[in-house]
Amino acid sequence: MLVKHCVISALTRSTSHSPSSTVLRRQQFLVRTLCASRTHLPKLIKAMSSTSEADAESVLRTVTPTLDPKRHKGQAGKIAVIGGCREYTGAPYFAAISALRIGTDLSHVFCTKDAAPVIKSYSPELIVHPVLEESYTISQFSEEEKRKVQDNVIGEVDKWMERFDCLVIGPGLGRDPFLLECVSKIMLLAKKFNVPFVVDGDALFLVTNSIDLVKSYPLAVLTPNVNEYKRLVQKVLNCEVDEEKAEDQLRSLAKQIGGVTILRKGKTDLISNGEIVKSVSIYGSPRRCGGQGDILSGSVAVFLSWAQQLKSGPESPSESPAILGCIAASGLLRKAASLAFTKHKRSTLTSDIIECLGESLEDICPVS
Ligand SMILES: NC(=O)C1=CN([C@@H]2O[C@H](COP(=O)(O)OP(=O)(O)OC[C@H]3O[C@@H](n4cnc5c(N)ncnc54)[C@H](O)[C@@H]3O)[C@@H](O)[C@H]2O)[C@@H](O)CC1
Ligand SMILES: Nc1ncnc2c1ncn2[C@@H]1O[C@H](COP(=O)(O)OP(=O)(O)OP(=O)(O)O)[C@@H](O)[C@H]1O
Ligand SMILES: [Mg+2]
Repeated sequence: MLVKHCVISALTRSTSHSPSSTVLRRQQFLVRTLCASRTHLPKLIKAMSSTSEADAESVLRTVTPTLDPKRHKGQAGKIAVIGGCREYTGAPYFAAISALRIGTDLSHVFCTKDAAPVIKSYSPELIVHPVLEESYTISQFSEEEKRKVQDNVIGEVDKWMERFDCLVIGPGLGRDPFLLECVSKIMLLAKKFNVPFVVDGDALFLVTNSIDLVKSYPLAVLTPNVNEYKRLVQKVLNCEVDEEKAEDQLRSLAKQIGGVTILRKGKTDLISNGEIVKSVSIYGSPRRCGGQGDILSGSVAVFLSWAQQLKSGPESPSESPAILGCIAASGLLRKAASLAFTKHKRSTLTSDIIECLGESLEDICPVS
């Protein structure tokens, strides 16, 4: 009886802060089945520990570097966002400025020529490269001229690639076929230099249709929202999203894509690399204004690159930098969203959440 009681309370804690009645029913069924035979207890304990609520605040404290006066510009990170086109200029800006607000030293944006002046006008802090091309600007070109344009685009990114600690590919990229073809080549380039990348927004559309671009690249992190996740599951697992088996399905998806890390965004953020599944369900806000995913992708890039620096140190954590980066980013975004909502209620905008990133991080890891 005591064992059963402990198991139920541990399972309740391990899945979510407020498990739905369906989840509770499933847990109780599992407990009844497994308690019938004590020989299954070790399996149960393993299952409990494989999907658990991450201690996001503790991860944030572990990965966030101290502000050491001996460090020079660039050591706290150099991030590049690949995104921004005629329609979308907000998304790459949100991702890039969030990275700076969290503490990266340099934040670049590689966008189309039309989007560049607009993004530059939002902030002088960002380094903006007007290098991407959309089909409409080259519609009169011959095939050979188009190939030359593509080579130029790749050449412009190539010059910088080695300097970046992480890329965020996709916020506000759009779905122009010529532009997406260039972005596939940028992904190949990043892999050649072992630069980690976060795949978000329209780059997830690209990757869903060409899964080999990320398959088995351990430094790839995918951050799908509800629609993007649905399309990934349909394409890769050939089935529909099953909320009853959310954790197992996410684990299978990440495994099937060769162990990439996936952060499935939603009421609870779920993170898996095909082995473990972690959840982050703290704080948050009921406001669902567009752009919060862009803050998240920029944040994952920063925390991932900081976690990678720890990997080479003496107190290297056991989890991968990609998993740690996702947990830290999700925890911080939710805390900042909660703080912004307290201040602005229904009128909370993505920029208000970005304003709260610094205060939220300071609350967890004070500068001194
Ligand atoms: N201020 C900005 O510039 C912003 C730009 N954004 C960019 O906008 C682009 C599109 O991102 P979204 O998050 O909107 O992409 P989604 O694919 O989630 O959604 C696109 C639109 O189509 C609808 N839709 C998509 N699939 C659907 C389906 N199966 N059934 C029903 N409706 C469906 C959605 O409701 C949404 O309105 C990305 O490049 C993204 O980065 C967003 O990040 C939001 C902010
Ligand atoms: N229902 C929800 N309740 C609480 N938090 C949520 C909910 N849905 C999403 N979030 C939070 O908002 C973050 C962004 O998720 P969202 O689904 O809005 O991304 P997105 O659609 O890609 O955003 P964007 O508009 O930037 O493209 C998630 O990481 C999560 O923490
Ligand atoms: Mg998005």
